[in-house]
Amino acid sequence: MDVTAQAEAAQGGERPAMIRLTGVGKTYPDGTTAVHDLDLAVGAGELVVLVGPSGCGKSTTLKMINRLIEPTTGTIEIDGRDVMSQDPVALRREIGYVIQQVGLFPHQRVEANVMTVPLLLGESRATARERAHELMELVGLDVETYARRYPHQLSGGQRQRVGVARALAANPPVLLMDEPFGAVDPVVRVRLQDEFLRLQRELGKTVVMVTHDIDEAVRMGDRVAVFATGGRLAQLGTPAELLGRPADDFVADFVGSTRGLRRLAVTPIDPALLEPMDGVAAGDLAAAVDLDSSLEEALAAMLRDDRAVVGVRDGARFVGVLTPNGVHRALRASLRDPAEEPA
Ligand SMILES: Nc1ncnc2c1ncn2[C@@H]1O[C@H](COP(=O)(O)OP(=O)(O)OP(=O)(O)O)[C@@H](O)[C@H]1O
Repeated sequence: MDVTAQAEAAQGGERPAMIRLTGVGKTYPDGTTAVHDLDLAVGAGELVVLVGPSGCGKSTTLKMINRLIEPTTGTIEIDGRDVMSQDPVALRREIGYVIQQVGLFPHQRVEANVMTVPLLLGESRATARERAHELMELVGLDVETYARRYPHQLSGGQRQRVGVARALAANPPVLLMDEPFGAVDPVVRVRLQDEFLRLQRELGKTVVMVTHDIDEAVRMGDRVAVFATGGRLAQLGTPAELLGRPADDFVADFVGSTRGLRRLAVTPIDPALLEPMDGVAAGDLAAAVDLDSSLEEALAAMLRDDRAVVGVRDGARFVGVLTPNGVHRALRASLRDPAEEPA
């Protein structure tokens, strides 16, 4: 499979590439090839998730972007500039970095932890403090309650939030996140994922995130890169493409046998495929869902109300109905190549 062509096609020229890896490889001195001939372009404002089994080169890839690790082959550009030609310290100020163990300074209060980077950048203490408080609120940490606490006085989820706040403190255009939600229980994890997505809609950072959890990958990613052992990119695509059209047996196996179900969650309702309201009595409708809901939410509403039809609303107005058959058609249509559409 020609991954480069796939990457460029998926890029679609919609957004200029903010991060571009070309032919990037990393072989460690002991001969281990962690990453092999990787081409990957991440658009400005895009969130790309790197996912794959343990040891497939995800973290190595991330660390090559901010030069914590130097590639053995290929080039990495950020905003058109080769990272190898930049001062690593200056480069890392442009790139927020969030890691699983958070890496907070244990003897500094939350506020001081978040203020570190603005102070390094030469802000006054007052401005840095103000910025730290803004960021704490942004990630959902009450300043009154938490600013004066030390990291050990926080829950795992709260520590992760401080880590995200600190990474955002220099307002970097690029954010690298290595298993950012890995250290918390599944319920907190989903909440942090949702909150990060909300934040991302507001901030529009260019994000590369590493996880080994395919559910997290398809939930979070605009596109997902599946790595196979040996640092080989097995597939790069939208969550819907990955689940609906895995490139090979490895990817099919990795995304799991329930991928058919999971596609429902990543496929939006297609307004073009709704059926008209005519002839459907309001009493036959399951509770309506909004037009921007996923197929999963629509199907869940049908099953919950034990009806084979759900109303779809755009604001206060009903725009049509969806049936199980319509859900199936929408799933199929979501994978159709636009070039194959009848004129
Ligand atoms: N300093 C090193 N020297 C030799 N081999 C290394 C070194 N660092 C990592 N590796 C190897 O490179 C490969 C890729 O490691 P990497 O940490 O990038 O994987 P990963 O996909 O992030 O794994 P995980 O999900 O387990 O964190 C692994 O086989 C690992 O053992």
